[in-house]
Amino acid sequence: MNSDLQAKSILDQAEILIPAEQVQTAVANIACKLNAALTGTCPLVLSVMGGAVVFTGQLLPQLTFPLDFDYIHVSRYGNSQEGGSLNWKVEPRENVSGRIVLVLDDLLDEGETLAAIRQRVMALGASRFYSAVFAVKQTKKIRPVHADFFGVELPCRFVFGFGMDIQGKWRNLPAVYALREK
Ligand SMILES: O=P(O)(O)OC[C@H]1O[C@H](OP(=O)(O)OP(=O)(O)O)[C@H](O)[C@@H]1O
Ligand code: HPA
Repeated sequence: MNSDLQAKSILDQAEILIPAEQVQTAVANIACKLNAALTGTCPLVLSVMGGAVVFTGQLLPQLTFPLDFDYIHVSRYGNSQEGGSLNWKVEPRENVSGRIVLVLDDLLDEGETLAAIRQRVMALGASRFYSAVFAVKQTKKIRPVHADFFGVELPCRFVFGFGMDIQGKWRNLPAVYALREK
């Protein structure tokens, strides 16, 4: 099967978890909380490529305070459904030094990615670290880090859509899906 048909078949067999309207409400809620918490701080906003691209694009126009923007790029899942070691493609730079930093990501799963980002950003001299993630997966495990702001909670299943990929595909979906449980 070619990859286009394969991706369509994955979507056909998936279950919708968060419809698009609910996604929009969740993003608006995060924006509201960030506007209350960060107005007057002129933060440096770092978007974590590639998953945060959709969340970032929809959140930023709803923030009402001045900010600087940059991105970092790190991945530990690739096309797999299991996390591995972190692959840094674009690391945080010296421009974080002395800054209040707000990191945006699509998903907090096991928390390894956000914990590593936090460690690097603080090691480069950021004065304060905030994180906002679109979704947090429910887990009984203790994570190495928490999200200061989040939009929705998701079951502990492999999810995709709204920036999150399945085998590299479907980041472009406006809603969040999961594979059906057998
Ligand atoms: O909490 P964790 O278990 O560390 O997982 C969360 C990370 O996994 C995803 O990135 P991924 O590694 O899939 O790369 P991608 O953004 O390119 O999809 C997601 O965007 C988070 O950055
Ligand atoms: O459930 C997930 N879906 C997509 N990407 C991910 N990265 C960590 N967990 C996930």
